[in-house]
Amino acid sequence: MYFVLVIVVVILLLVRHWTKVAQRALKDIDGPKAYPIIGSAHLLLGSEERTFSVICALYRKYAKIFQIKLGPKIFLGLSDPDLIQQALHSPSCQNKAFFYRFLEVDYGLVSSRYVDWKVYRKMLNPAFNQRILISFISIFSQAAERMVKRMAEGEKGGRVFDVLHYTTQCTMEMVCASSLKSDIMDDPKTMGMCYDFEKVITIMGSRVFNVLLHNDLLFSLTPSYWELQKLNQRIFLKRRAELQQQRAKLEDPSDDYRKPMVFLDQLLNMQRNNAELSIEEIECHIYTLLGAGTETTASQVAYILLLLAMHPEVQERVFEEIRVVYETDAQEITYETLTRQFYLEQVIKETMRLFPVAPVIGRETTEQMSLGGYAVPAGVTLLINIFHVHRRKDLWGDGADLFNPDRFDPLIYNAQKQHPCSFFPFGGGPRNCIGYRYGMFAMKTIATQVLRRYKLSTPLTLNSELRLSFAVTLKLGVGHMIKIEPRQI
Ligand code: HEM
Repeated sequence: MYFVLVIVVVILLLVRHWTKVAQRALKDIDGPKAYPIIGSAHLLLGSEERTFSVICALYRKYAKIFQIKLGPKIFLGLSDPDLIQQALHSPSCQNKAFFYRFLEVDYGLVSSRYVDWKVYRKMLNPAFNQRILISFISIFSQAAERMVKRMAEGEKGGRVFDVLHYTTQCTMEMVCASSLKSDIMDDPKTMGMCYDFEKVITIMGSRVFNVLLHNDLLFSLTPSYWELQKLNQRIFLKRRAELQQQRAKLEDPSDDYRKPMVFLDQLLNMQRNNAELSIEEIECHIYTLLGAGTETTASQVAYILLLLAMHPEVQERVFEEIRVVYETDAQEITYETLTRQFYLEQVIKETMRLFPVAPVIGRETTEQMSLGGYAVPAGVTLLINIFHVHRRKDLWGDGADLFNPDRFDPLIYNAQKQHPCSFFPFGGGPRNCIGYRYGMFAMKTIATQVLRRYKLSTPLTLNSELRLSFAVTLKLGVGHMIKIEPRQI
């Protein structure tokens, strides 16, 4: 007991010493007043919506960089594109911020340490090559078609409903089908799993800005911890059994070489130092893809549909483009048709500018680095607010808060001339989103299938109190409420 106490005291003294050293190094960086022990944690108390608006207000107040102390942790908020670019590319801060650890998949690309990540990313990059992605488009199209049918059955009364409910199941099917090739079509249990994933992500998100919950011991005393354990058991153990079955099937000598190269098959074929990946590593990668690919794409496409419902004139232009590209109602969605939908792509980009579903990303310095003239010590968490940068008036003009897809008209917008960190919904630097092209194809396919069948409307406007908040992804308190009315090409 005495020994444990000594260790705890030593750790506390070391943390205190490090905090003092870091504070001295960062003393010239402005930020809100910090009190002993809690720092500025009191500012972030309250609802998730309040926390999100306080954080955004801090980014607005301090133009380039600010520091905020939450308990013993020091965060640097970056809102200047030059500083962000430097941070995203510097080898001194390629480790993810400590809160990614709450995602609890150590080997997965999203949260793994830089040294491990380099090996995995090199191995996984080919899994997202153009040829493989093109082969997934029929999976996307079928899942979107099923979603549209479910909407027809579920929304007969012409009521206003949250479209995220439908897009979540749809993207879960897409990512499951392209990751595992398991037969999940119209399986009611899939929906249960979607909700489980959503809950896991919400619990993880609630830890990020709650200083008390950063400590694993304190977190393990909360009901959320026990709920997380139960959910993990439900999702992970069940999936492990399925993966093992899948693996057994793949070892069948009668295996068909024409099977599409879903992620699981590819992982099973990968070698590192002439050895296969362990089943735990494979699980982590698959869960990472499910976690990183479903919720992001589902909620991004829900924002796209909501914004189209809010802007009938934009919706008509997207529909007109669909009529030109697809001659009949039944014409298949293919890589060729999707790449001809230029205006839809502008709409998607503009939605991702206004409502980037990964609004804040984080890195941790692993050694001292120079950032904007400041010597930032190791162990500092850098918080990059994509949401804020995407709405900066100096970058996007006075109408930065307005929805204007023409902004991305290739005649006006030249990505080469823009600052690379003025628009970066898929992150930036080496640890950018590996699934960005997958996500773009999936979103285009879903939006096309929905608009081919329905006219969308909504009682919401961009001026409504949308109650935005941050729980890993960008949440909309009022829901993505739309109404559908059947139509034909
Ligand atoms: C609209 C859809 C999507 C958005 C907005 C999005 C956004 C992002 C962002 C911002 C990051 C960087 C995170 C960071 O810097 O910490 C990221 C990373 C990642 N995303 Fe996506 N993503 C989307 C879809 C997908 C899909 C469909 C997949 C997989 C099927 C995927 C897999 C990943 C993975 C594995 C990483 C970690 C990459 C690494 O560190 O090497 N994402 N995503």
